[in-house]
Amino acid sequence: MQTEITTRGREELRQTRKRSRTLYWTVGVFSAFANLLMLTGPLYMLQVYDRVLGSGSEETLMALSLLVVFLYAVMGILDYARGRIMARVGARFQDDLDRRVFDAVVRKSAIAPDDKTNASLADLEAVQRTITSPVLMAAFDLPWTPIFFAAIFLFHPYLGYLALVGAAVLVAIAIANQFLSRGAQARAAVAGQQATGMSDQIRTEAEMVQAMGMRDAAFTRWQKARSEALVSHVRATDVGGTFTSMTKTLRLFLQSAMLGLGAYLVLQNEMTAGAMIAGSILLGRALAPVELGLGQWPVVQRGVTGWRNLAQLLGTVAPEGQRTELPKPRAILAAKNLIVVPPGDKQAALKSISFTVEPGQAVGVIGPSGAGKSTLARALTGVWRPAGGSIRLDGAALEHYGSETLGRYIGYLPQRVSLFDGTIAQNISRLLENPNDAKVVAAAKMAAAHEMILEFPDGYDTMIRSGQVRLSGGQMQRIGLARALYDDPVILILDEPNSNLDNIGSQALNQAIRTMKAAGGSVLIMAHRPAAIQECDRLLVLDGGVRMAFGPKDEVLKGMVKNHQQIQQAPKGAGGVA
Ligand SMILES: Nc1ncnc2c1ncn2[C@@H]1O[C@H](COP(=O)(O)OP(=O)(O)OP(=O)(O)O)[C@@H](O)[C@H]1O
Repeated sequence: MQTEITTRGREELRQTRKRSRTLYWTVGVFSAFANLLMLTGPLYMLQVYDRVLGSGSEETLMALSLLVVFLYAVMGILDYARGRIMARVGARFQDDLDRRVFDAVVRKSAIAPDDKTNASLADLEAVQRTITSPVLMAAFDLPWTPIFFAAIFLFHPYLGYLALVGAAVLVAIAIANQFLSRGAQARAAVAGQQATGMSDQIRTEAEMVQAMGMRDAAFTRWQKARSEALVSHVRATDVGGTFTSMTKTLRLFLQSAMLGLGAYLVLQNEMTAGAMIAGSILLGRALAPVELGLGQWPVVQRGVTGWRNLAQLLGTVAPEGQRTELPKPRAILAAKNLIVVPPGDKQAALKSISFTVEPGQAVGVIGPSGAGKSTLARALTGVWRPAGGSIRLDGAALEHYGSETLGRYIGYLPQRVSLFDGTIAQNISRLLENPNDAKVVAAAKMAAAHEMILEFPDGYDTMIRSGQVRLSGGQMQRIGLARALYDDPVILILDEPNSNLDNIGSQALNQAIRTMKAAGGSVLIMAHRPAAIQECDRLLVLDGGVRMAFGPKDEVLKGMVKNHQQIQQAPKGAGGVA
């Protein structure tokens, strides 16, 4: 199952990569010519030593030098061009996937947030950086290495053997590096992520940390994570550094060894001095991609991990297909035998719940803590998929609307309201860059937040979070309600809407519910407090994820009171339900 998911994700990444196929081919062709031109240096050496120095002809030296200047210029241009192309290939890869990965991150985090998903956008950047790094260019150069070796063999077989053995040792070092540093790199990355995650959490909860004297304890925990990250990082750098130094030393030694062996062969009259120098240069060229790969190994490893994580994310969160747009629904919401299992849980938090909400109705969902009220809100907004049963909005399953469209029809006020960086108007308009002013004001008025907003320094244009204003819990809740009411949703789902509201706020909320009902919409209110269900016509009582009652408010309340009285009056030891 897991491999199937990863294969699906890998395929999607490959398809995206394939969109730049022509550019990869272009880079391949440029690389071919650039590598051929790499022979310029050795050939020049060969000619200078064996022809110019032998004949003493200055004209030949001049002609050869001019030719070399031209060839190097062409090589430089080709190298520069392929670098530019690869930078664009990387940028295109990221650009093509930005939206898809962003959507997948949001959709997955809404269900079950985790560190790995959080890092997905960084993973995409890591892949992009690998594509644009010199190491990928080295991969284009690698196929030319055998040709350079063949040229060395042409100079003298002994030189060829020495070069081959040297290269084999270098490759063995590269492979050992791959195996030994992989674990250390991965541990360093995970530890680093954990330390950052912890510091983010401490920063977000700074008020509590400060108020409750938790700073020392928080520092101790954070420092533990941070030093773990530091130790892993140092270990990873040590391993990588050891291999890089070994490679560098070996390469330098090889070049001298080539010269030494070449000189010996010259002394034996088996080779010319030019071939000796040219052989040494050629070896350098042949081994350059290997050494570059080793030096850039952390970039490659991060890219490979990023690719793997992205494949898993994209495989897990399938793209949302194009849906036939349905007309604006009527406010009829029906749940039938609804079963919801929270992500990561084994037990259902809602067990076979059925109810219907009609236009013009407000339904209160009540029950003790952990009864499943918020779970129901998440299921009705389409955030959590039902494990069984169905939820239909005006006859169509929720997923038939597509999440963006569904969000327009269902206004949602979560239990914990949080607002984004931006103006109040942008927040009410659900983050639109250029909000529709009339709709923003209408929503704010309906949430009775208009006067309150006008009192802020810049009214609707007051920036939230940038320090211009600090909003109270009640103010946040009212702006959250205005956001839920923006653009005339047909259904309003309010999770503990009055937990932070004062009397005026509660009255405003009740007014908003009345207006919504009068306009033919419907409202669901998850609540603990009686004030919140004042405007409700019907009640759904949940306990332990089970529907205990559903019907007209008065009847349900009467039933509950009767039940309560029976429990009170039951003889002691009769085993009544608490
Ligand atoms: N994000 C989550 N991941 C896993 N399990 C969850 C999650 N949220 C809720 N649950 C589980 O679902 C069950 C119902 O929780 P839910 O939050 O729906 O109750 P509630 O009635 O809204 O409670 P409260 O009135 O305290 O807000 C609980 O047993 C809880 O453990």
